[in-house]
Amino acid sequence: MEMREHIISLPERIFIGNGIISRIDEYFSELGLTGPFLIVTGSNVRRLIVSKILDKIPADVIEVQEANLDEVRKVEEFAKKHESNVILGVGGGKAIDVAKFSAFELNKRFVSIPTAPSHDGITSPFAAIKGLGKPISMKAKEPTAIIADIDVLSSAPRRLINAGIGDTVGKIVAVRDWRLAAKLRGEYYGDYTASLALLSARHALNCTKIINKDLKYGVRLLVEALISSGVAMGMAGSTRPASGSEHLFAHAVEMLYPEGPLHGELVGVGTIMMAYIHGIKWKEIRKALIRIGAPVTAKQLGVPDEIIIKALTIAHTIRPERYTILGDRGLTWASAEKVARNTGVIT
Ligand SMILES: NC(=O)C1=CN([C@@H]2O[C@H](COP(=O)(O)OP(=O)(O)OC[C@H]3O[C@@H](n4cnc5c(N)ncnc54)[C@H](OP(=O)(O)O)[C@@H]3O)[C@@H](O)[C@H]2O)C=CC1
Ligand SMILES: O=C(CO)COP(=O)(O)O
Ligand SMILES: [Zn+2]
Repeated sequence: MEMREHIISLPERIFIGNGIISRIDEYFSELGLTGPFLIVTGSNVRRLIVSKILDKIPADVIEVQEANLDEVRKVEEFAKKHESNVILGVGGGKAIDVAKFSAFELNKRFVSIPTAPSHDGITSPFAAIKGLGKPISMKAKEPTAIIADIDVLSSAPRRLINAGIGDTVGKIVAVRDWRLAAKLRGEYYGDYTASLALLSARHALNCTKIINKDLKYGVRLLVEALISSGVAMGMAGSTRPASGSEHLFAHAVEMLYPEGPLHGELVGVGTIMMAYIHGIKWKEIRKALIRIGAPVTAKQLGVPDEIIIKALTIAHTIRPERYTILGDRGLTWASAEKVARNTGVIT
C-alpha cells in the first residue's frame, strides 16, 4: 500500500470548564503566548462577551460580519499594521473561521474561544470562507488553545445550541457516505477518524435526551462532541469524516438562499433526508431534533419548498470529487420532491 505524506493538525491545549474565560491570562502565560493580541469577533459577541477577555488581557478588537475573503483581508491588514502576534477567534463559526484563516495566511498562532456550541469548526484546522471559489472549507490554522467556557456556551441562544446538535448528528450520514466512496471509488477511508466522528454523533443524539432537563450538562456533552469531531477532521487531514451529502445539501441551500437558516439547522434537516436515502434511522434523527425544538421542516427553517427541492437536485455538483449517496448525477426534481415529502420536510 502506498503511504502518502499525511499531516495531522491538532490543538495544543484544550481548556474546558465553568467560568474559565476569566483565567485566560493564566492560560496564556502557561503556553508562553505573548501579545500583541488581536480579537476577531462579531458585533453581538463583542457587546456580550469580549469585555470579559479585555478585563484580563490587553488586546485589539476587530469586528467581522461575514466569513468572506474581504473580511479576511481586512483582518490581515489590521494584524500586519498592529503587529499582532496571536489571533483570537471569539464567537460563532464565522468569527472563528475568519480568525483561523487569517492566522494561517499570516503564520500566526490562533486561539479558539467559542461563544456558541453551534458548529464543529471550534477545533478543526479548516475554515469555510466565501469567495475562494466554493462554499466549502479550506485548510487553515489549528488552534494553539481552545478555551471552552461552559457558562458562556450555555448562555448562547438555544437556537445556536440546537444548531450544534444538527451539525453533529450529520456525521451519521457523512461517515456512511465516506464508506460508500471507499467501496465504490477506492477512496482512502480512515476507520479511526470515522469512529471518532460517529462517537460525536452518538453523543449529540444522547444530548437531545438530557439538554432539556440539564442545560449545562447537555452543553458540556455537546461541546465535547464538537471538539472530537474537529479532532477527527484534524486527524483525517480533511473534513471527510464530518461532511457528506447532508453538508452538500446545506451548502446548496446557503448558495441559493444566503440569508437563510444557521449552518447546523440546515445540516440537521439534510441529515434526515440523506439518512432516508441511505435507508438508515432517519425517523430517530428527526425525533431527536424535534425533541430539542430544532427545525425539521422547510417552514420551520423559513426556506421555500422550491429551494429545498432545487438544493437537493444541485447538491452533488458542489464537490464532485467527494463521492456520496447522491452519486454523479444527483436527484431528479421528481425524486428530490419525493424525498422531501416522504420525510415531512415539505408537505
Ligand atoms: N471550519 C469548520 O470546520 C466549520 C465551519 N463552519 C462554519 O461556521 C459557520 C456557522 O457558525 P454559526 O455559529 O452557526 O454562525 P455565526 O458565526 O454566524 O453565528 C450566528 C450568530 O450567533 C451570534 N452569537 C454567537 N455566540 C453568541 C452568544 N453567546 N450569545 C448571543 N449571540 C451569539 C453571532 O453573533 P455575532 O454577530 O457577534 O457574530 C451571530 O449573529 C458557517 O459559516 C459554517 O460554514 C461550520 C462547521 C465546521
Ligand atoms: O461544516 C463542516 C463540518 O461540520 C465542514 O465541512 P465542509 O468541508 O463541507 O465545509
Ligand atoms: Zn458543519
